[in-house]
Amino acid sequence: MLLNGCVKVTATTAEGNLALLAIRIGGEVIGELASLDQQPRSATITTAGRLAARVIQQSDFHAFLAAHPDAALAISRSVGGKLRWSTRRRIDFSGCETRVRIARVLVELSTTYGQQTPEGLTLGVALTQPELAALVGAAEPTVHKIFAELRRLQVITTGYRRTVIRDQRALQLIAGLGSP
Ligand SMILES: Nc1ncnc2c1ncn2[C@@H]1O[C@@H]2COP(=O)(O)O[C@H]2[C@H]1O
Repeated sequence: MLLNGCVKVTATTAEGNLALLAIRIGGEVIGELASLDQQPRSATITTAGRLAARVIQQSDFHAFLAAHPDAALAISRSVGGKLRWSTRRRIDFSGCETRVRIARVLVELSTTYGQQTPEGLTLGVALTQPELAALVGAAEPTVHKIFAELRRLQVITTGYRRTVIRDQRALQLIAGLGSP
């Protein structure tokens, strides 16, 4: 159970590239799949910065779900949401250029966690650029350069641990998620 912080969920593709499957934040459960189906881990979880989490032993997890059907339903919903998201985005993330990957991460985070403010849509997670670089799997200087370009194009504004999307449509186009 993630209490605070942010992790990336990755897996290695057949070509040996690292694919970013998802980003999870505080309040979400990770590592539940292997516990539920008794299979090997389906992905690798890597922290992006400091993290607080609670480890729940498999026996406790199962006992809790058996005693609390509402919790079992919530876990089912969460697993379903992950499957739905993966199905929707069947994109070879790792094959895209860094600019596209950054735009996709920004779209993904802001869609899932963002809040609308007078300045624009916030990212909803407090990430530094090095953390974002880790999430995207890109070198920090490259991420700095692309952020500078996105700022110049007035697509985003940034502050310390704060990114605001000023032009969602433009960001979606850069991410290759919308038609021109
Ligand atoms: N496509 C995905 N989207 C979100 N989370 C995932 C995805 N695939 C795997 N995970 C998480 O990553 C964890 C890796 O360990 P588990 O397989 O135990 O449980 C997995 C899920 O919690």
